[in-house]
Amino acid sequence: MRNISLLGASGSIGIQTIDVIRQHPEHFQLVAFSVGKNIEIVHELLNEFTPKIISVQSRNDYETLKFQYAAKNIRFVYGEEGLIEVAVAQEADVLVNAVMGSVGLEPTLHAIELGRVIALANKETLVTAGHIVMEAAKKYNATILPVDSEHSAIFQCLQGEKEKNVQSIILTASGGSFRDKSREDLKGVTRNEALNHPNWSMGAKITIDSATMMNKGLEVIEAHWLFNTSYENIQVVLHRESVIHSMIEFHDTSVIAQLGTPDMRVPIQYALTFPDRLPHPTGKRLNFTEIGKLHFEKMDFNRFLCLQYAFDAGKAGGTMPTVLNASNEVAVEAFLTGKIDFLTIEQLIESAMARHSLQINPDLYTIKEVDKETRQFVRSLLD
Ligand SMILES: NC(=O)C1=CN([C@@H]2O[C@H](COP(=O)(O)OP(=O)(O)OC[C@H]3O[C@@H](n4cnc5c(N)ncnc54)[C@H](OP(=O)(O)O)[C@@H]3O)[C@@H](O)[C@H]2O)C=CC1
Ligand SMILES: CC(=O)[C@@H](O)[C@H](O)COP(=O)(O)O
Ligand SMILES: [Mn+2]
Repeated sequence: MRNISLLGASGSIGIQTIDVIRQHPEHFQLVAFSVGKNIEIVHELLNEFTPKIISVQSRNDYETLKFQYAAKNIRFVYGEEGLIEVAVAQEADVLVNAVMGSVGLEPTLHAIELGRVIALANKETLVTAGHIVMEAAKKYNATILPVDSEHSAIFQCLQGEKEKNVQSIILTASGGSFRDKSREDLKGVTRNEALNHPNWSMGAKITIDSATMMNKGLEVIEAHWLFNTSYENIQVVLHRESVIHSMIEFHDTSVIAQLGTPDMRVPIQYALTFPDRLPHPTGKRLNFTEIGKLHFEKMDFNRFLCLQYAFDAGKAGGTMPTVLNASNEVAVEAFLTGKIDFLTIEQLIESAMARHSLQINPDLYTIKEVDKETRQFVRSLLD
């Protein structure tokens, strides 16, 4: 039995994690979870599970829940401290971090300090402070298992292989909602069009990231840290079917790929069962004769500027990925709330990166300051 604490239980990955737990009650137990503002899901989960700790975003919701469930043996907590409490829940063997954004960084670091196993979906954690996270994981002997589909694919391809034999990582990109539109076409696109991903059903922020190609950019930086690979050895190829989730090329020219239908419950479950596997009773099997053909296209960095910005930020290192991530989080939020149009997302990120004075090897305090200051700068451009 693996006891699971889950950050972001009300989100797309969170709900699918609950599905995995539900499919294997003899293997997994939910012992702690967090939501943000979606309190309805707390009531639903309490009809089914018996967690010891629950975190919500606001103090108001915390007070209400504490009163409503006074008869139950549950500790309610709230805010960023609450996320940390869930992350370090004493009863948990594994933390699934499926919160959205760099708010996931400190809970991850606290779980790392306890030498925990962390199934990491929250890619912003590695983008904003990859060097701190990976160093801490080594120091405290914590295990970080990828949940992001591409990184899970790479991780699966690497099983039984030696790092020294890897030539390059090949990340596949679906191209997102606007893959067939020119930059000219992008001028008039709407929020709803952007949220219509061709292959995956995901949370709003990552779906917009996918449409700008920033998602792949964040994944390049995520891969750099998880697999200790230089940016020169990370390639991105446009693969519209999302059947190959990513590949590894070895020095001997051999390529190993991981394939499957687009279903995040597969990488989530793999992170929870690793090094073992369990069946996925409701999963759809790949039917190669139905698929017929798979397509691959060269990535156009002039069309997808955010991918170029992410490579630039990753190669610059230091505080630049923090600026990339923070400016992107604010810009995407502004697009989702109708304050800016789609192409302004890129412009805001470019402006934030252009004005930033790079600091090398930043500590956590510096990362937090740069994150805050970048958000303030981008918000000032929105006024
Ligand atoms: N969805 C997917 O298929 C994939 C997602 N990922 C990554 O996983 C992470 C989660 O993505 P996804 O599930 O799509 O996102 P969602 O937007 O669907 O869910 C985000 C979760 O985080 C919570 N949350 C957001 N902000 C805060 C906050 N300030 N404090 C506390 N809780 C907060 C939300 O709470 P609430 O809604 O209650 O307010 C929700 O539970 C992201 O980093 C994403 O890039 C990676 C690969 C695939
Ligand atoms: C499911 C998953 O891991 C997402 O990150 C997905 O990869 C998005 O697809 P694209 O960014 O390739 O459009
Ligand atoms: Mn992904």
